[in-house]
Amino acid sequence: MTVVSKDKRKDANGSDSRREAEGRAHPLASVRNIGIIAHIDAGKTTTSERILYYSGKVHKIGEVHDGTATMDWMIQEQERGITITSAATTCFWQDHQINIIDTPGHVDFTVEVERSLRVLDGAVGVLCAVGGVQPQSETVWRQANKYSVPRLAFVNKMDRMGADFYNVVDQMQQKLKAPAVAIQLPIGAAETFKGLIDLISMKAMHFSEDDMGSKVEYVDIPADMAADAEAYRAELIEKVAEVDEELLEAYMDDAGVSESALIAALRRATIANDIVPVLVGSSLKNKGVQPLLDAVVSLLPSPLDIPAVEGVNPKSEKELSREASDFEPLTGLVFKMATDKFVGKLAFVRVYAGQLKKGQNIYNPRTKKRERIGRLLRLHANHREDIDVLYAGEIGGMVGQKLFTTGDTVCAENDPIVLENIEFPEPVISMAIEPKSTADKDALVDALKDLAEEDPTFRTSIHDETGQTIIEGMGELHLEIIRDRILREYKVQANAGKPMVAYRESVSAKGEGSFTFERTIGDENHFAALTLAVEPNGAGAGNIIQFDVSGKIIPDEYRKGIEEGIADALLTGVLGNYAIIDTAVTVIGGQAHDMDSSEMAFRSAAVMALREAVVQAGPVLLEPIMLLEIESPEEHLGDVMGDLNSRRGRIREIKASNDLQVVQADVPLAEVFGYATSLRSLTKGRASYSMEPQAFDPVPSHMTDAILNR
Ligand SMILES: Nc1nc2c(ncn2[C@@H]2O[C@H](COP(=O)(O)OP(=O)(O)OP(=O)(O)O)[C@@H](O)[C@H]2O)c(=O)[nH]1
Repeated sequence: MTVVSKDKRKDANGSDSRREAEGRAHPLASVRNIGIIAHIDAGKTTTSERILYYSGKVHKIGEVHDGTATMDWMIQEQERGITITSAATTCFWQDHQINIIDTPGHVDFTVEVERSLRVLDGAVGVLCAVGGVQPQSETVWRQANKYSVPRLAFVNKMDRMGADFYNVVDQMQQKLKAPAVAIQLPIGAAETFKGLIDLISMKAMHFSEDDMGSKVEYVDIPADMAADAEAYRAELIEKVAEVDEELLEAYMDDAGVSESALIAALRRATIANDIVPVLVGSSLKNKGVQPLLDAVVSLLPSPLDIPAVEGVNPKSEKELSREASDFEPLTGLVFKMATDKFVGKLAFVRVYAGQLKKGQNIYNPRTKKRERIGRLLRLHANHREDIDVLYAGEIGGMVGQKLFTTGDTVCAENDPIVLENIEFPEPVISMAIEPKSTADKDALVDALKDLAEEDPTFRTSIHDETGQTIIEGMGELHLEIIRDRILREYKVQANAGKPMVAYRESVSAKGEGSFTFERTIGDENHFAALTLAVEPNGAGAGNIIQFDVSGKIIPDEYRKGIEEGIADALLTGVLGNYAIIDTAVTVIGGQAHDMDSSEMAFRSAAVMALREAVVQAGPVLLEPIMLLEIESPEEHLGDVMGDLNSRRGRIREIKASNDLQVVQADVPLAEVFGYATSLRSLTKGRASYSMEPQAFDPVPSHMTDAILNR
């Protein structure tokens, strides 16, 4: 299906001379940047593998269960059969360029989902036809809602016993509150699952059994499903007509709704997030993947369909927003850093506007520095292709960029813009780690530094008092994978301690602190006086540093030093050396001398003044709170609730789902170590649970001393 444009400036391929450079292989309208998101084990990787196979990217299908999936290229992913990093890959379908990001389903790696969603234009949510909407599906769905990412849903695993397509569509409407509408129906289920009915063309599809389902055969709808197909098609048209006036008109018209009018309206409704079209199949049995690719092309947005990206704190008209066009000033966002075995440091970038060229000087508005691009790559899961240009709307990798990190905007120095940074959650779990021998010491420091650069939810620090190296992450699996990578990729032998809670500190009131730094080093005097105010910045809002003082009192040249000093001092709190979060710091006064002030002096004064201000502002210890969702048979509900109570849990809600009771509770992380074992014994193994970090809350005062004295 192609939508014919009335715009004279567009040629037959849909390219637009105002927006598109001659060198691009695919017009912007034919580019799709999509993510595959889902609950762990729903079949995202298996589906991506099929996509690569059918689109001719790989010649043999790799399977997750025998560790040969192309997208899961990290050794830890292949051994465990899970996705950890989000792999980026490009493939081609019906003359469209589809850039796909396969994201992990495990909550410990939620950061990967978050940053992918930020740079994607559309997503395919994969759901299991048996399990339906599971807790993690809700999490990723909410994340996609946050970025208003238009979605298709693919109900996978129709070949499994107990598969129920209609139940999953129902759950999507009930649990996810998604405007889910079936655009296909399955023919058969479990062992009788044969193919599907396309409710738009009103044709049935069968997939060949002998060549990995490569051949799709269009046949008439089976007679016993004809009435159902008519009824579901009518429902589809009605639901789209409710949100799309053009279709409503066609619907009221006697001539009826044509296939192309329905597709065009469905596309508009999907892009507006008014409808989530639901498709069906079994990736493992090679059924339904090609129609899914067709739907990606016909229903999900191209970069032209998404709003122009907006600049933060624009200083001029030009910094307000940038449209998807090769001729707008360069505008891109680094959304991921990785260390690649073959090419070294790799910065993944989404270009929103302009052209990113090899050899070009790019500008980082955060560091206010320029850097040349040595190499540009297009990424194909585990191999990389050198290219000269990344055009507007494309995703690729820059090699060896030292000055860029996750969340940084890429632009031209004479045309700056700052895009909104990506927010990442605070790590919740910590662990001490030490090299096995002194020979490994430096290598360990380097490895940790590299890994922290790649992953904004992994931190490393040296404990002020004990001198121990501490690593922090989002969960036990996260830190386990990090340790494994240190050993295998960096060949460093290290011992790790037990996982512990990563506490944080914050302030509970307003406070001020002043410090005067005066010292003679060599034959130079260094002078700086500074007064800072701190106050709570709201839970989850992070830290901010601001200046409420004139340039006469504190000249601009010292501000960078002050900011660095404050940021540094925020890393170690005043109670137990835990990082300070959710605090607003304002520079309210100070003094500089014409002759002997320096950036170094202001940096040091800032560190000391901040500590003083925090001490005055009622410092509090914070602990991570997890959202636990437990599915338990009714008869064990009492025991589960009693146990949650003894763990300082706060029940949010209890609801019935199928034959089970689903309990949602906020529980401090400190109380849920080893929860899997206790839940198993409480419920004879019949309950399951999932948890994810939720917030940081103050530790009850009677427990604070015990934690700090530990
Ligand atoms: N029966 C059946 N099994 C499937 C299907 N698709 C995937 N699987 C199996 O389900 C398991 C999980 O599949 P993956 O593709 O790894 O799922 P995922 O969603 O990528 O999982 P993570 O990467 O861990 O988040 C594997 O053992 C697959 O072989 C399907 O259509 N039918």
